[in-house]
Amino acid sequence: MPAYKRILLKLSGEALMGDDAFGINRATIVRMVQEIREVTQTGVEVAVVIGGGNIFRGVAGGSVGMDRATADYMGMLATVMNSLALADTMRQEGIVARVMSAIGIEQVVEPYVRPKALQYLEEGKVVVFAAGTGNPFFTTDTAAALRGAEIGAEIVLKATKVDGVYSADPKKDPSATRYSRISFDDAISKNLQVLDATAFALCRDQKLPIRVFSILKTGALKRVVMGEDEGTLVHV
Ligand SMILES: Nc1ncnc2c1ncn2[C@@H]1O[C@H](COP(=O)(O)OP(=O)(O)OP(=O)(O)O)[C@@H](O)[C@H]1O
Ligand SMILES: O=c1ccn([C@@H]2O[C@H](COP(=O)(O)O)[C@@H](O)[C@H]2O)c(=O)[nH]1
Repeated sequence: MPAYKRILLKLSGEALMGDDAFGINRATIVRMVQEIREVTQTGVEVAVVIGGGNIFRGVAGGSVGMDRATADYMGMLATVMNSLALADTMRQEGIVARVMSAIGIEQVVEPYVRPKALQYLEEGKVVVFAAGTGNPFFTTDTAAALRGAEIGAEIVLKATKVDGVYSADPKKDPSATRYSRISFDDAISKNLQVLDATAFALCRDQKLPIRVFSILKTGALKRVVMGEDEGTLVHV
């Protein structure tokens, strides 16, 4: 029996690159979608937010002199591209998906309308929320927290390149140790950068737990959905 009825899955944009230098690696996106399909087959309602780090990050644009808000809009458009690729791969793998954008771009995808998103979820469709929150100076982690709260998800699952929350960035500090559980207050006070502070604070205030786990580990998503102890649980 799955542990949840409805989940918000935050997929790493960067992980989509696979072993490539940027962009979308075909084998990687197919593997991710197949893992999502296994979860939908358990009857869990799945909404997805995907990042844009494989294509563009606003902070990177801002750091080379671009207007930060303009750079952030480019980042949000990058997430639209990833969302389209994800939904198309879902179609090929037999999943019915709908992309909803926080930025008006109606010739390409439909706009985000909360009741419509809820209807799709109830119908068993996977909903992919594109363009983050629609606002610059935010991230797709915050979009995941926001949409997760809006749709009444029971948990936000952050599928990323590391297998949990560590005492420091494990990519920079090999002596960092992994928590199996950590409270929001501790994660925020220790300034752990695995998610941005806005996302942590929003989930804490809405009492919406987050589980951080590795998208690179085969079967991890299904294990998390089945309530197994995978990665790190961030709790109130
Ligand atoms: N304390 C920490 N514990 C775990 N990971 C950390 C920590 N501090 C920093 N990180 C880094 O955070 C990264 C995950 O967050 P990040 O938002 O950069 O990526 P993502 O969400 O996977 O990608 P994208 O933004 O493209 O969706 C990890 O790859 C890890 O290197
Ligand atoms: O609500 C949002 C979400 C994202 N952005 C911009 O997009 C990029 C890519 O998102 P990641 O979460 O970093 O993968 C982000 O760096 C921002 O520039 C945004 O402005 N608002």
